[in-house]
Amino acid sequence: MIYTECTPSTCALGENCDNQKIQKHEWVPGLEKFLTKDRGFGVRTKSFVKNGQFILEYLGEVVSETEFRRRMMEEYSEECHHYALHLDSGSVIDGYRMGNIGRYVNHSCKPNCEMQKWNVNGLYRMVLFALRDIEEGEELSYDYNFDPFNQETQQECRCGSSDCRGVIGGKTQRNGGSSNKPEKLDDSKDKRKSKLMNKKLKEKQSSENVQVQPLAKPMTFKERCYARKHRTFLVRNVDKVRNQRHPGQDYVPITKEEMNVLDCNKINALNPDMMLVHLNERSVKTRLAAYAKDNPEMARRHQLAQIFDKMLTELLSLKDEDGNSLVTQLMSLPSRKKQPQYYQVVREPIDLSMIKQRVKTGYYDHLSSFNADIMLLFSNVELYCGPKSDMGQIILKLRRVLNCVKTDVAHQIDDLLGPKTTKSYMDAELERLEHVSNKASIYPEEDIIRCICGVTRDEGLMLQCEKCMRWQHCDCVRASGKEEHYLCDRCEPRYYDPEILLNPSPPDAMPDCTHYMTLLKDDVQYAVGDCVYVMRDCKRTPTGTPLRSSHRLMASVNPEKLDVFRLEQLWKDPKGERFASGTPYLRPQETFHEPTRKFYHNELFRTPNFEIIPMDLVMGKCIVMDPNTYCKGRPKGVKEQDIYICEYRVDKTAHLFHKIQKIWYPINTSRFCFDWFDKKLNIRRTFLPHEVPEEYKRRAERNMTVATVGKVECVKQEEKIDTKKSFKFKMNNMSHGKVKIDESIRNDFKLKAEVKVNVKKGGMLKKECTIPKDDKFGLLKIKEVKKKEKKQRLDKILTKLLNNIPGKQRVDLTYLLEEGKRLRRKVTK
Ligand SMILES: C[S@@+](CC[C@H](N)C(=O)[O-])C[C@H]1O[C@@H](n2cnc3c(N)ncnc32)[C@H](O)[C@@H]1O
Repeated sequence: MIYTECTPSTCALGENCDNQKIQKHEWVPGLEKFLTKDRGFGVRTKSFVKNGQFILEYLGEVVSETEFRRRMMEEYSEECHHYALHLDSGSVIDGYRMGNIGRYVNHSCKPNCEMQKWNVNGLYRMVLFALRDIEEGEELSYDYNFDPFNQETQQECRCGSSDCRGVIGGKTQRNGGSSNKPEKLDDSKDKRKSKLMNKKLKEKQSSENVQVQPLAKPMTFKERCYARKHRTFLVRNVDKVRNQRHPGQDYVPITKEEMNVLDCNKINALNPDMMLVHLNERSVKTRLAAYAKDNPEMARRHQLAQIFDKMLTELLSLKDEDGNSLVTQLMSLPSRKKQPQYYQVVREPIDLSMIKQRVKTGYYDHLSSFNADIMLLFSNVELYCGPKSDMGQIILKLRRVLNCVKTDVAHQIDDLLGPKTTKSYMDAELERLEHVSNKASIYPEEDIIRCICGVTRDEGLMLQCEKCMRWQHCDCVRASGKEEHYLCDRCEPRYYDPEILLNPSPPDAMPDCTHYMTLLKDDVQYAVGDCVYVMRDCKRTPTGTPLRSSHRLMASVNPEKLDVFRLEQLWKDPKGERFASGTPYLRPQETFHEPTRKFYHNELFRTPNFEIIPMDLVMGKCIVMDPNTYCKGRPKGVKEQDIYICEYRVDKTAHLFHKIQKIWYPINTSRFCFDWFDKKLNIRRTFLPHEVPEEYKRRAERNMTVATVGKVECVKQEEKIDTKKSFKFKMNNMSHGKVKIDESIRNDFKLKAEVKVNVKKGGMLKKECTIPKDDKFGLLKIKEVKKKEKKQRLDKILTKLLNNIPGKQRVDLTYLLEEGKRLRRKVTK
């Protein structure tokens, strides 16, 4: 049996109606918790309670039955006292963790109270009423007749009444109330009862059961709205909601006194949603309008409902070219049976009918809540069908129309909800629309590729995620490409092995080996097509196996000492060892070329060689680009030092250079993975690769310094030469062309000469010193002696070499040491 309380607003007696005690919180005063002899705590009354009087309400957490069963198994399994009441089909009031004095009322097989189920303004509540007059100080009790949620742990009853059934609540339990005291149920009277009587009794018991724990009755729409909005059935939590809405105010729970005087109108004033329970679609124009007369909040809601209704009507009236409604498919949700996948993808399903219904019942109290539902509907469709699908396009259109409609009604909404209310919602949506259309116009072709292989090249069959619109390689994600609805691994998280198998294996696959698209080394995923640094030589074990190198070495290894290699195949041999094959690149100094050939400072040359390397030699990733792409920008996240240019391939002897016609592994220059320069680079080749290495420069410098110091010492023997200063001086000269020597150096060397440094064509440096006439230190002499020595040495070497070639005429090449002379001279023997 479910009792119903009157609502003052609908009852003819209004607030004078007697049947409003629960909502008015007219509890019996002076209820007291006390310790019983053998049943733990109990509740007694300090005042006289009349037969039929409302005593208290049973409060606690309202949870689903499933959740409660879980709690029983996991959290409350050790508890000796049980605090729970069935509220509705599928929901339980759990008083274990929180509740009121009602949870201490004990069971009795001959009780003085009764727990009743009441519908109060559309919500079910469990309420204790007196079954008879109860004297002051008498313990309150009711017949639990409860579901023990665990048939094996039925509790022994200690109510002490003459009618005790032996177990708590066994009266109408599904197991027939199997009792610890079977003699009570096996009463001789019962034995004599005819089968018919027994049958009737059973029927009666089962009907009682239905009354106390009615079978599943789903919550109504209004109830769901209320419960969802407040996430509770408890009035106590309404307080919390109120406090959350007004965060500035300290949390002040409603006091008992307040509770007692809290009438229905007050609740309505605090929570206008409460009025929803009285409304249905038909009543919005009649009853809502009628309520609105007396209640300003109602009036505001009524007006809002009308505006939202107008906005919806605009959307509903949209038609395509054939005159069919654009929103037909949005009116209702797809069938759960026919399209279960919809409910896997869409977490919060909503359709236009639901929104329409909510508008009609005055559910939306602000533009935000209406807007949120509409946007939820739109994004659900975009999520499920994809923004580029036909439905996605319809949604885009609806978004635009809705924005126009919002503009039309903006002043009305702003009048009701405050200035600029609509503007903020429209700005956000306009920004979104602008973003969508900008994206379409600036990067119309841009498709984002984010595959599990880490490769951003558009190759092979690709599949697009419906949610994030990113593309993935079908081969990598093991998709056929025919999938109608596909979600990538991020939108629908799932595990993929980072070592992706190549299926099928290439025709030239190594026998007994498993080929891969990607392989791991030091937790870095390397894919076919990647360029990598490879150790030129590595330490090997006595058996010849290369010792494993680590990326940690990378920090200490100069990349110039590493080879660059393009991975073209990756595989594991039967022992599980990882290998790669591909083509190595050469650096300029590794090719044979005429001395006048110029290079980019980071130029590489592709070789026709095909080499196999163990993955252990791979030291890290780098990028090799064609000059055109190199000038456009850089792949995101790559260091400049790891970027190389390759325009030529060299033949097997590395003598001949051929321009590469086809780029086998083009770089994706889409903006999601490539940073474009504002202006295209203008790069030029130089002699830079042939520049004298710094260490040689320094050595030469040291030699020169020593020679100079030798002379300087004559004058200033104690002074030490600062080679760092000398080096700095050189660097300055290189960049400025013509500079004056640093003052300190001038002092050091006692040189007052101006030094001219010409940066010759091709970057080769040559110093021209204007030696002062008073060459105190004999610098000119030293130079000449040196030159003579060199000449003699070179002559000696060449003579020796030429002597080895019988019959060949010897040529004196020492003229090369003298500037301006180009004629060959015959050597006289
Ligand atoms: C809702 S609680 C009542 C308050 C409880 N006595 C306490 O101390 O917290 C229900 C539990 O009280 C005990 N109880 C209530 N009525 C009883 C009775 N008639 N006989 C034995 N135990 C009883 C049982 O342990 C039961 O699970």
